[in-house]
Amino acid sequence: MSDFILEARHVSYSYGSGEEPSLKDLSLSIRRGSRTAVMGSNGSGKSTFFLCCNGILRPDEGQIYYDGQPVTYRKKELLDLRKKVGIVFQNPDMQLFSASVYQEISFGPLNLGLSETEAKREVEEVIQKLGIAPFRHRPAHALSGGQKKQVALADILVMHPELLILDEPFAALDPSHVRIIRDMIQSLGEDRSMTVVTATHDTGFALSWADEVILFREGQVLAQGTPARILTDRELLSKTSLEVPAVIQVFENLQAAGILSKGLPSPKSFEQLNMYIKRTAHKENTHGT
Ligand SMILES: Nc1ncnc2c1ncn2[C@@H]1O[C@H](COP(=O)(O)OP(=O)(O)OP(=O)(O)O)[C@@H](O)[C@H]1O
Repeated sequence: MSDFILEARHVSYSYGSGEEPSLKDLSLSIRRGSRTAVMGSNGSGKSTFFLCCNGILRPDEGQIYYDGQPVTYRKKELLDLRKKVGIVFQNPDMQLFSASVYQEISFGPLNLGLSETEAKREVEEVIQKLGIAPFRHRPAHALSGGQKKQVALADILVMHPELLILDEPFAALDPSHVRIIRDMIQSLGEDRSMTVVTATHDTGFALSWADEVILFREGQVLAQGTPARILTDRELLSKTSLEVPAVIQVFENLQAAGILSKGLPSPKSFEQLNMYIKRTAHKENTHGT
């Protein structure tokens, strides 16, 4: 088993002859069991890359490797690859077709040849896990955007993918649904049995969630590294549409004002920053008395 679940080497892809390539000599690797945030401006090639990951698109040049083996695009192997690589699309309407939420989620397991009883058990488990029981009998087209996202995620999770790709899961959601989907993603693959890749513009989320950040720009990888390195690099971020996470900005202001020590590592979240502030205040109170 390879350490890298997926690698792209020198991948280029154009949607049509004579069109500007959407991916240009793109190379990257995704470690098995990791959480990776793929970030970059609109149109930088994130979705195109994802479609290459499960063989929906075939690179014009270069090669995708899954578990160390080159993807061959033979029918049987492609079907196998699509069982292992699940993509939750940015627009859930691209994914949901069935008469009811329950039927929608059971379609995949039944199609794989599971019995009605086995499929029911799998579907019930995912329905409970994602808290979507209240709308299980409703038609997918009658759900809100946030509910559709939850069902689209259930649709893929029920297939137990090894590599789960979430394409902008927070797009067009209100804050309460952002929280629901965010909590779901936080809990996914906690035991690291599933590799999760998320395209997002939310640098605060990427900082707290990801092990690795990959920055895309104009169909290429601009940088790949830890969130603490990539998301604090203003010069790098200025080449994309991204901003330094709010928690880092507040942290740096507190350091500049002499309130927090310069030696502290960058916090991953506001909870961690609050802890720094409380500890510093406690030390000062102790020394002051
Ligand atoms: N079906 C398509 N036909 C033609 N061109 C396309 C198609 N899909 C995407 N493109 C083009 O490919 C380039 C990369 O688009 P892509 O959707 O991969 O970027 P993205 O980083 O996912 O963007 P976003 O953040 O807006 O989702 C863009 O120039 C886009 O216009």
